[in-house]
This record gives sequence, C-alpha cells and structure tokens, in this order.
Amino acid sequence: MPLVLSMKCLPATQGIGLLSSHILKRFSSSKRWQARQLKDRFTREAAVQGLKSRAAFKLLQIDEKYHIFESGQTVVDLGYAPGSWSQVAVARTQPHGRVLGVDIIPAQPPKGVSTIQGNFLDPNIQAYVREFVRDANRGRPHPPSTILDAEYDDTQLKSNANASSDKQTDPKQWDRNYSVDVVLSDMMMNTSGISFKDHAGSMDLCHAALQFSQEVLRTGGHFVCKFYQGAEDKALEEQLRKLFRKVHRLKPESSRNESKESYFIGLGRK
Ligand SMILES: C[S@@+](CC[C@H](N)C(=O)[O-])C[C@H]1O[C@@H](n2cnc3c(N)ncnc32)[C@H](O)[C@@H]1O
Repeated sequence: MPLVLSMKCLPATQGIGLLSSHILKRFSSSKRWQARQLKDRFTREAAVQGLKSRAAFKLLQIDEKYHIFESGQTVVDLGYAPGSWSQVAVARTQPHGRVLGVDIIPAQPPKGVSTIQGNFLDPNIQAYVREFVRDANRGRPHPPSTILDAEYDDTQLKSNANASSDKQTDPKQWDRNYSVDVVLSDMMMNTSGISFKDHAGSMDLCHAALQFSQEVLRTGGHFVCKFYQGAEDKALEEQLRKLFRKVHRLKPESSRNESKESYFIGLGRK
C-alpha cells in the first residue's frame, strides 16, 4: 500500500469516546493501554496509512512546520524502531534519498531503510554509523536493473570499521567531509516514572545524538531530537544554539499530553 503520509484527515474529535470512563476504571493498566490505543485517532490513522506507529505524525507535523526533508537527502534515524519515522523519511526523500536507522532492539526495517542494531551510546556503534555514511552511495536506491535490498550488510561494514578503528574512535581525527543532511533522534529508553532519572537518561541520549551531528552533519543540515523535559534541557538548548542557525521547541499534537517528551528542532547547521 503506498504511503499517503497525511495529517489532514485527522479531525480532532474523531474516535474519542468509544469506551466510557467508568468502564475504563475497572481495567488493568495493560487493558487501559490497549483501550487507549484503540480510541486514539493517531493510532487508527497510522494503521489506515500503513505506518508502523502513531509516532509518524509527530515527524509529519515537524516537517510540515519546518520543512526539513528534500528529495535525495541522507537521513540518519537514531532509535528508529519500529520504523514509522524512517517510513516518513524514505517517502519524503525519494527517489534518490537514503535512510539509515539505528536501534538497540532488533526490528524488521521498513522498505528502503538500511539498519544497524546496537546501543548508540557505544562508541563502536557510532563508528559503524560514521563508516556507513562516509560512503555517499551506500544504502542509496539503485536503478531498476540493479535493485539491491537496502538492508545493511553487517559483514562488510564490520570489516571496514575494524580496518580503521583507531581513526573512527577519535572523532577529532575524523574529517568533517560528510554528507548527512538530517539527523533524527527519537531515542528513549524505557521510562522508570522517576522524573529526574528519566530526564538524565534522555539527556545522555540527546548529547550523544548532538555530538554525532556535530561530526557528520553538512553545513545547512537539520537535527530533530526528542527530549524528556527537566532541569538540564535549557543547557542542551544553549548547545544547540551554538551549532544551528535556528532552534525551536515543539510538543507535537500527537505527543500525549501526559508525557513529558518534547522535541528540539535545530535548523541549518552553521
Ligand atoms: C519511541 S521509540 C522510537 C519510535 C520511532 N521513531 C518510530 O517512529 O517508530 C524509541 C526507540 O529508541 C530506542 N533506543 C533507546 N535507547 C537507545 C540506544 N541507547 N541506542 C539505540 N536505540 C535506542 C528504543 O529501542 C526505541 O526503539
């Protein structure tokens, strides 16, 4: 099914009220979660549009507002699983774009997405990712006569990474001749419910994504990063302002009100 990738067919009141609140109270928390998913208009619309999750609508709203995608771009999607942001990125950068997803958990990548499985906080994984994007053609769609699966060739990449591992683990020695146009990070570990702990974990992921962007983003490139709000997000914003011409905060409409997540959008790497 072709991806429509539209937010326009989502009337605000659609689907609310499928289950009355007195019934919901009797449910266990997992039942409540299931019920919430069922009545959530973004979840249902994601299924209709063939998207892997409702998270797609956050990125669609960000792109509608800030126009981060263009055809032919290289996009790195950190924390890509299950893959709806990557689906949006593939659709918005086709026909010649390339999308590389990285996630700590194994997942079936969406069509047209190359993937690396690993913990992005691990310097070796970051080295693999840098190695991948350094070759401007790697993971890019081929002409119809030579179609190859965009799936990541682990063997080849590992051997390349090992061949020059000293250079890769020291980002300062790594020349900035990269062509990444957009770095997305929707990374979030499982939340504990303890605000300061979840905030601190989120900040670690954001700093890793920002440091990586500093190493690989081309001048003019863009950055989108989920963060869990808390005491340190102002300092992160200051760091973003040093690297990008414009920095915005956005809590997308499809982000649940009760969630402390929000997004930084860094536009135009200096
Ligand atoms: C909210 S989900 C991302 C949803 C995704 N944007 C989508 O549209 O389908 C957050 C993801 O971050 C991943 N993640 C969390 N910590 C990570 C880490 N240290 N390295 C790589 N991925 C990580 C999780 O495994 C999870 O799949």
